[in-house]
Amino acid sequence: MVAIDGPAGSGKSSVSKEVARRLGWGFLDTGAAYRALAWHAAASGVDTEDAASVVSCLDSFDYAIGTDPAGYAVRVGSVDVTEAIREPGISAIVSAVARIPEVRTHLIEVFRAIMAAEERAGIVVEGRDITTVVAPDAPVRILLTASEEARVARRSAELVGHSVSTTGEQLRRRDLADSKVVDFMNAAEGVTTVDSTELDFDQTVEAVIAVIRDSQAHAG
Ligand SMILES: Nc1ncnc2c1ncn2[C@@H]1O[C@H](COP(=O)(O)OP(=O)(O)O)[C@@H](O)[C@H]1O
Ligand SMILES: Nc1ccn([C@@H]2O[C@H](COP(=O)(O)OP(=O)(O)O)[C@@H](O)[C@H]2O)c(=O)n1
Repeated sequence: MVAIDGPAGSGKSSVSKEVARRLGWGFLDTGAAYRALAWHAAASGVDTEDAASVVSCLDSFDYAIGTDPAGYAVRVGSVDVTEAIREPGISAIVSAVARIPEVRTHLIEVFRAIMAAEERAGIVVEGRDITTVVAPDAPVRILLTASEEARVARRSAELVGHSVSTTGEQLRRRDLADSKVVDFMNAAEGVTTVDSTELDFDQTVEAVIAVIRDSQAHAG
């Protein structure tokens, strides 16, 4: 298993997906679950700033996500929310949902169950606390970083029709809120940092695969 953490727009999801595809492994985007819960709470009409109300939505949170790196759907009940959870409206409320301890405990169990059920030879799991909390014993742990400027430019390129300054402002605000809950800006002991600021997408994928190969070589 490979655990990858890092700030918004560092390339965690796209790079992890490609690494998994090349290795023939599964891929798990943990941020999708926090986004889907934020979507579910909003769709249920609850105030996402009120922790108790969000926690009360956990019982009815029927979440499913695939682990095929070639394409996976995110579902809440029978609704396909794959696209909806990427909307800036969800990005704006997800940190408030993710900071609730009961939410984290619940979703960490969901992630561990998905990891245990993976049938491919391995799984690449990415998020904020995978290297430190969800899978601190993973044989390969990576912190994927990039300068704030590079991350804002990448996210802006995806969000056509939204201004760079608004996207940048939202990304900074979300990183600040998220970093109060888990530290994903500094590599924990034993975690290898890959800085993608000066690398293109392919070079970043190669750099991550090199870390994996290196650790496999050292494991004998
Ligand atoms: N090294 C890179 N150079 C240029 N663009 C990249 C690089 N890594 C990722 N990207 C692009 O940046 C965007 C954000 O990446 P994403 O995987 O969504 O980041 P995260 O999951 O960390 O938020 C995507 O459009 C992705 O294709
Ligand atoms: N392991 C994780 C993954 C995501 N999250 C939360 O979920 C949100 C969305 O994560 P994401 O990975 O989709 O965000 P991006 O970096 O892809 O924009 C983050 O802003 C965090 O609030 C978390 O708390 N812990």
